[in-house]
Amino acid sequence: MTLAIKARLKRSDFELDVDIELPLNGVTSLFGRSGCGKTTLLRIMAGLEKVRDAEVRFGNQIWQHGRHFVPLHQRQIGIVFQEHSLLPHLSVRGNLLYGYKRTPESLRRLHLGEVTDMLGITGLLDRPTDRLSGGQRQRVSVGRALLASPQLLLLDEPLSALDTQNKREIMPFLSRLTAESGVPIVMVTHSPDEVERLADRVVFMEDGRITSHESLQKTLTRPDSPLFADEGAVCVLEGSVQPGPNDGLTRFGNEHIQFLIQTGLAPQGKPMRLRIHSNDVAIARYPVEEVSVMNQLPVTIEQIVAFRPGRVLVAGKLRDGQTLTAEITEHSCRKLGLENGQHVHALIKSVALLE
Ligand SMILES: Nc1ncnc2c1ncn2[C@@H]1O[C@H](COP(=O)(O)OP(=O)(O)OP(=O)(O)O)[C@@H](O)[C@H]1O
Repeated sequence: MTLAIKARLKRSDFELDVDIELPLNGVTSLFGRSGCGKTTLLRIMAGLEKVRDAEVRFGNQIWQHGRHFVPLHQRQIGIVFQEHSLLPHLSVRGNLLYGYKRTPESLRRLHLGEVTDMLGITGLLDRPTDRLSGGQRQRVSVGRALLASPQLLLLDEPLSALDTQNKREIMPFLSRLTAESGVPIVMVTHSPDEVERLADRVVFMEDGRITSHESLQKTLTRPDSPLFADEGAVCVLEGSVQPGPNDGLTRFGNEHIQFLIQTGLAPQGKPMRLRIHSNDVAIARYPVEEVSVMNQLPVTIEQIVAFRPGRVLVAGKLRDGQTLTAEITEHSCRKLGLENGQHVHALIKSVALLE
């Protein structure tokens, strides 16, 4: 199933020209600088922006083609904007059920109990919406959109109005959303952190054009990834917290790879992501003994590419097929004689669990 969009739009100081077909599973991020056209593209998907001669198809449904135009309320789309748009005179329950009641019974796929559980808002049902934190309000907004049983959920910078604490609170719920609800998500963001936590694929935009669209894993292995512009190269590994040793540590990973991380960061068993800054990873030709670094994993070098002046990015395949990248100096790379296909050991100085 795909979402295909072909559209050209001219404003006084802005031109949009896109032609893209996106697979629709998991989370797709639209990423780019302010003003590059992310919201405009999202609005075209929703039917909020009616662009002449645009074409929009969702699976085998034609939403726009020639004179044929399906309005938003018939597209079965849920939308959550930057600022919550809850109805102030209704309680949380009233807001959640607003779209649900208006959805024909035959189309209802998600119900109140499962959505409130999924978003951790069951205890808030009788609260008025002006007595919620920013993060709670956004969770209710997502819940309200989901309860209309959308076939697609569009999120327009849903976290950007939240402070760090509220962001941290809502992230784990968002990251479980597609897996638990089964609804594909397209999310506008200009935060690399949100992409790394939530996205399965990324659409990069620049000046009204799509410069590339690729899986998150692919973009994390190319040195010119726009995600690296501010914070440097990172890699993201999938796994879950496993039962582990005591002494303040827990295991993260799967049956093939294991990291030691601090205990108490996350519940066991839930799929999670681990973010590792590539300059926190060193490479050794042989296993290193008597070293303070806790995590040392064998990798097979897949690619060595120039990164910043004097530095290279070494991408290595872990035993489970995921890719770990190390940013090292060209000098070390030469000295160690690193080359593709070589089996080496990655020493990881620090990791962050993305909740
Ligand atoms: N209703 C409008 N009328 C005229 N110009 C608009 C309108 N909405 C947006 N624009 C302009 O169109 C361009 C693209 O805007 P858009 O909101 O799609 O960008 P964006 O990438 O979502 O930005 P941001 O990250 O700041 O939300 C910008 O130059 C903006 O100023």
